Amino acid sequence: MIELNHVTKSYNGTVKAVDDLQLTVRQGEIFGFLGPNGAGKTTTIKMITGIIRPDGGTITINGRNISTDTLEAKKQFGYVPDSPDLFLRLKGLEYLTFMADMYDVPKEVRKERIESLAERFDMTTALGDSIQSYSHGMRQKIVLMGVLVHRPEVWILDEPLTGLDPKSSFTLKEMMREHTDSGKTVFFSTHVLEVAERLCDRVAIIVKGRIRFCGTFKELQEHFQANESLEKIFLEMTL
Ligand SMILES: Nc1ncnc2c1ncn2[C@@H]1O[C@H](COP(=O)(O)OP(=O)(O)OP(=O)(O)O)[C@@H](O)[C@H]1O
Repeated sequence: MIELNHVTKSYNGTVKAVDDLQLTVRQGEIFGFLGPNGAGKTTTIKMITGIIRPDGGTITINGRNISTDTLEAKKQFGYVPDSPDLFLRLKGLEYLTFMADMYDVPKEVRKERIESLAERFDMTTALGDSIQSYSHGMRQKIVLMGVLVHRPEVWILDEPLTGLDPKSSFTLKEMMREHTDSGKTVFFSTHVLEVAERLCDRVAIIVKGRIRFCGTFKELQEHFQANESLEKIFLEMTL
């Protein structure tokens, strides 16, 4: 569960990138975070994950405050950034072992976890190669696997499907559903409305730092004129 209470952030003390944000992402749901370019999605995600500090307000993950109980809060989630920095000289397997070490994944289970993730993401043979030689999509997959290897309760994913091939994208969506079916939480940002519509239990739409809508797609449709396409609703909302 992720809770944001009156969260505000401005850069250079001028324009508010995030303005008085109230948001609750519940256990057992896939929650989509939508909004046009520059709306404040990445800023919000960076505050949730403790990379930047809000100017005001509080953020908790499974009840742990990211500002005051940082280490415990960080143990609750796994985060995949939109453009991750990677240890390019490491081989895929070395990177996953490093991540497993960082998060105290017991030695008895990590081999099986790595093998199973590699199989699901078609990365088994690539694990022996250096990350430098990976394509963009493969780099995304290794970051994702590095996060999933420690089995975090809350997944926070910034544009996770961009760059993945159809099979990997399908696998990730399937894994998101399995994760929430077991009562855990998935929070992700996306520009792809169709994906959000098909995948998310609820969404929030952020525009110029403020939440314009939060709820199910059915509620979104009811909120606006019935039968309007999601794309049209989104464009009208974000103008
Ligand atoms: N480091 C920074 N310094 C100054 N302004 C910033 C910084 N990072 C973001 N901003 C500004 O804050 C606002 C929100 O940006 P943010 O990256 O959070 O949006 P976003 O919704 O993730 O956009 P996109 O969909 O394009 O990734 C924008 O006006 C952006 O220019």
